[in-house]
Parts: sequence; C-alpha cells; structure tokens
Amino acid sequence: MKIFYGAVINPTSLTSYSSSPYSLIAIDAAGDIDWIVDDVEPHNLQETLAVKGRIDSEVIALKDGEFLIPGFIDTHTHAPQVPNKGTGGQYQLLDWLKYITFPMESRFSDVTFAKKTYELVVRRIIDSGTTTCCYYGTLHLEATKVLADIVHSFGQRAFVGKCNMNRECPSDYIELSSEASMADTHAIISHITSFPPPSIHSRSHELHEPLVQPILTPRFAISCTDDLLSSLGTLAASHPKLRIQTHISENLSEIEFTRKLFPDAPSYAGVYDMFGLLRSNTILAHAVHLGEDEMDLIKTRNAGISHCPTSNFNLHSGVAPIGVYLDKGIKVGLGTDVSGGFHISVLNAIQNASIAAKIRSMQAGNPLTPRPSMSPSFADKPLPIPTLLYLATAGGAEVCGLEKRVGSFAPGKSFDALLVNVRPEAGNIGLWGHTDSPDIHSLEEQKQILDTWLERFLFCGDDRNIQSVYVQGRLVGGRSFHL
Ligand SMILES: Nc1nc2[nH]cnc2c(=O)[nH]1
Ligand SMILES: [Zn+2]
Repeated sequence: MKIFYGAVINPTSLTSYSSSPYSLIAIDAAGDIDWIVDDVEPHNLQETLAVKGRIDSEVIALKDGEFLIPGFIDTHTHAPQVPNKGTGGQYQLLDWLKYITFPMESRFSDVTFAKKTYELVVRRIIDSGTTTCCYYGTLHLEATKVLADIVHSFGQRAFVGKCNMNRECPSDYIELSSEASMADTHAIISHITSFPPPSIHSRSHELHEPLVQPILTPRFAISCTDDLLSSLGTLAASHPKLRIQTHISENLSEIEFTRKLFPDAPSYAGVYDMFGLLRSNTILAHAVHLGEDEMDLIKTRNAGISHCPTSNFNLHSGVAPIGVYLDKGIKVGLGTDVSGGFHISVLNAIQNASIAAKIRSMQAGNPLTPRPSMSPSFADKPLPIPTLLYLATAGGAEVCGLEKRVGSFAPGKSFDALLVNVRPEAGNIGLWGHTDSPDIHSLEEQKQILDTWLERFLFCGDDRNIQSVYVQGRLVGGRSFHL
C-alpha cells in the first residue's frame, strides 16, 4: 500500500473540480486507488490513518507547492511525425501530407530507424505528463509492432494503431491492396493482444483492460477504398471493444475531395457510419467543419471528438466549435496531433484550446463575463479552467472508453497521475507566486492558492514542473524518474 498525503486537484465535471490541500490517497498493490480522504489537516493525520488501519504505513508527504492531478490523456497523435514537428506550417493539410508527412512516414520501413526514433518519442511523451496516449503509427507492420513494444516496456497506457491506407498516397508509401492492409491489421492486433497481462489483479479486475491495446486506424476516408472500409467495418463488428481512430472534417479541400470520392454518402461522418465505423468507441480527430446533421449523427452514435487546436491553427484548418459539441453532450478530449500540431505536450493543447475558444467568443461578439452557473452553455464562450482540466483528463478518458479506469481519482480507478511541482527549485520561476508562510493560510485560502497554481501550471508549466508520472500506480516518468 502506497499512501500520498498532500494537495490534490480532481476533475469532477465539465464545470468543476474538487481540491484539497490535505488529501490522503491510498494505492493498492495493483496500482488502483483504494481510498481517498480529503481535508485531513496535519493535526488529524495520525487519527485518520488509525481509522483506516494504516498507522504504520509509510506516507509520501508532498511539499508545499506540490500537488497531484490525474495524468493527461492525448486522444490523438502521430508518433512517426515527431521528427517533423515544427516544420511544414506553410502548407494546408493535403499538401502538407504530400510534401512533409508521407516522406517522413515512409522512412519507417527501416525498423532500426523506427526503434531509435520511437524510443525517444515515447520517452518524451511520457515525461511530458501523458499517461494515456492514442498513437497513430505508419502503415508498416514491423515498425508499428516496435512502437507498441516500446510503449508496453515503458509502462504507458496507450492505444497503438497501424494505418490503413490503400489509395491517394505516394507509390512508395501505400498499401497494395485491401487484403494486404487487412492482413497486417490482423497481425498487429494479434501482436498487441499477446502482450502479457499485469501480474497483480485487484478487486476491480473485471474492469482491467491491458495497458496497451490495438486500435483500428483507417487514416482518413480519402486514403481508404470502399472495399477496405467495408472490411474494417466487418472486423470492428466482431470486436465491439476494439477502439477506432480516424480523422474527420479537418480542412475544406479535404471535405470536398471526400464528398467526391464517396458520392453516395450523406456526409463525411456518414462515410464512416455507412461502413460501421462510427460507434461509441470511435475517436474522431479534428471535427472543425461538421454540419449540424453530422453533429447529431456523432451524438447518436456516441462517438468522441479529439480536439486538436494547435494543429488546427498550424495547418490553417480552422477553429473547431468545441463549445457547441459540449452543449450537445458530445464527448470531447484533447489531442496534440503532432506534427500537424508542433508540440507533444497536452499542456500546449490546453493552452491552444483556451485560445481557440476565446477566438470563437470574440468572433461571436460575446463579452468576457463569467458564465452564470445556472445556465451552463459553452457555445462560443471561453472555456473555464475546470473545463480545460476536464477535457485533458476525464473528457479524454470518455473519448477512449476508459472513464471507469482513469481521468479522475476515485476508489477502484487506476492511479494514473502527475505529481506537479511549482516550487521555485523546479526552475520554472513565476509559477510559485506566494511568499508568505503557508501556515498562516486558512483551508479556504490554501484552496485559492491551489487554484492559482493549477492555472499557472496549465498555461506556463512544462516538463520542469512534472516531477513524477504514474501509470497504474507505477512511476514511469517525470523528473524524479531520471534521478
Ligand atoms: N492532421 C492530420 N490530418 C490527417 N489526415 C490524414 N492524415 C493526417 C495526418 O497525418 N495528420
Ligand atoms: Zn492526425
């Protein structure tokens, strides 16, 4: 049993989080949260431990300026595009794929290059605080096996997909037939599902899924023939728990081309629906330019949207109406979408999600006033801090179908967490902010200081502030991992 004692911030809904400067969180041997008690002031600590029968347990006491939050969930990124990040911003999507992205991805036919690259990529992503990640690989079976092996050995929670792409791609970076694409899809699923299960099971065993799982990855409708999409739909139907990830309505030229390639489909979302690929565990990246009918279809199918604001700015795609989706009750998480996005950290996605919402608010002519709590509407309004935190954690968990396991702290859920450090010695000055002795603050005042630390961390924090990264109770990254 591992017990943390200190400040904890926990998303509770799209509009709220709970915070306590003095929480006790107990983690069992399987890495699940056993119990939580909030607001245990120091003079009550021993008594509370005694009530829990843990008087002799070792307690990991957080310092002032350290706090726990649930780990970040990146619902959409491309591991093989990380070497390209920060380049190519002069193009829009279709040219960017042709001139920047496909040439880099084709290099992953070289398994040695893939291994060297993916080790660096996955390490950086974990150390940036991403405890769950939805990875696109390339179309290569062997390189994608290597990616999954590395993620598994580093202890991250992830979905790893081999791209399906058998048309509208360069001749040296394309799958030669729908059959070949499906054969490699079956092979990557077998490879990933044969990873050994965790050795220790807890009482929530029936909820435990393997940390690393396969995910169907039709790159986007343009790059898949009807035949291939149809075969993927058949495969999906026989594996209801298998997640599906793809891109949707990112760019106007892309949408126009998609409509031309699928004249019988009622819409872009309708293409995926036609082939049985739009369901409650489908992750749709971007969704910048959806029609009202598509939003309703996505809501009806209970599919989730990965909001990738950095990429949407960088590739000149547009500003997604995330507030409208939230008002409709569509599940939304955040995605970095490297290298359409130029930053691997979910913190950067949070920052740009905030800016994107403010742009929509300004364009709609809305004033910057706090939202009345009785009428929670998000459309074309700035996203409050609790909402941004929720999208990066619990919202991402919903999009991935992992809401019973991760995204917030609760007994029975996995301890996937970040220990954030805003103390001056973290080296990112300006986050700490208060100079008074903490002893003179009331509980309420300390909660307000925590609010400030969280906001500063979300907007100005970086790897220097990510002290420890835990997945399923295990230390897997962060600064303390490398000491
Ligand atoms: N942003 C982005 N959109 C895509 N659509 C199809 N492939 C891609 C990709 O690699 N990145
Ligand atoms: Zn993408």
